[in-house]
Amino acid sequence: MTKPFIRTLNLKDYTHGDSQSRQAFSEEFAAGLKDIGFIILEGHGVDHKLIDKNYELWEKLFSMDTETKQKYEGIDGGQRGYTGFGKEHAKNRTVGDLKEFWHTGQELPHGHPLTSEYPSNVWPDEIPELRKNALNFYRELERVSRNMLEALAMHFDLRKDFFADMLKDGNSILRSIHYPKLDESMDPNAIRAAEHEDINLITLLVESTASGLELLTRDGEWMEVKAEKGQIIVDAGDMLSRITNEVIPATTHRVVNPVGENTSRYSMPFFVHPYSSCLLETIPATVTKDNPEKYPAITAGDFLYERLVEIGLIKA
Ligand SMILES: O=C(O)CCC(=O)C(=O)O
Ligand SMILES: [Fe+2]
Repeated sequence: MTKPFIRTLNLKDYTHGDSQSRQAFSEEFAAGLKDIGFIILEGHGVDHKLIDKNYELWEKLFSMDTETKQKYEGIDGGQRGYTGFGKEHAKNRTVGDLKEFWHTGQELPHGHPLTSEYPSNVWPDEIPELRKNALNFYRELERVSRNMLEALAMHFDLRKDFFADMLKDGNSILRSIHYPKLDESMDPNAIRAAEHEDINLITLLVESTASGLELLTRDGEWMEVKAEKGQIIVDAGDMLSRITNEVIPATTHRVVNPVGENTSRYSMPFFVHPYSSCLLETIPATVTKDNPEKYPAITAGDFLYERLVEIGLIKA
């Protein structure tokens, strides 16, 4: 058997290519998600200055003292604003991850009919520049996600906007994470991010500031996922797995503690979620005699709620 590998794809092949190169991009993307669960994306057009600026500002935020950060904690079960160190744990684990993070969600224009559906974003008074930069980054990642999901629709012979329509005014989340340096006060059984699958459709991860991300291959082996500057890592979550009847499985991954130099780590996963009332229904073409329908339909909002309880962010 050939050793599994992580494909590197160029989004321009889809956005600027002829129909042959668009089809090839779509097939390679789907094959990457099926074979190993992750692909690396180049040519996405997200300005590196915007990524650097976001890292600079989020680092500044996490360097504020705990008391200041706690002013922004506990908002809608951690769906917005700050979540303190050790609060989130992977499904089926009790020990918390060695991380603190901040959630930025969808920001709809004033008076939009869905404004009451989503909790409002929380912005720190101490860093006024953050709002504009985080929201610009969020919009750019939404744009890239839409392109990726269009390409995936092509693979399943669905209309172009089948998945992309789910993102319109969707509930995507930008999670800015700080994994502090390890120290003696930390639980020796805890790791930066214990093994888990993402809840959402797909996740986009611009390159982090240090290594540590690993995926679990279909053969049950841990494999490092490395991205160079300017690359975006893309993986599939449980919602995509559910509507594709597990033809595209959600891939287990984790972030391990540093072994060499004890450095802190920052990362910014963008979790692509549909709007809350969107019905997650199995795509008929993914149901076959050998792969009978596995899940009943559920709304994205109900599914998310179940999973937030499981990972400790919402108390049922
Ligand atoms: O920090 C990372 O590189 C990945 C984090 C992650 O997998 C998550 O927050 O779901
Ligand atoms: Fe994850």
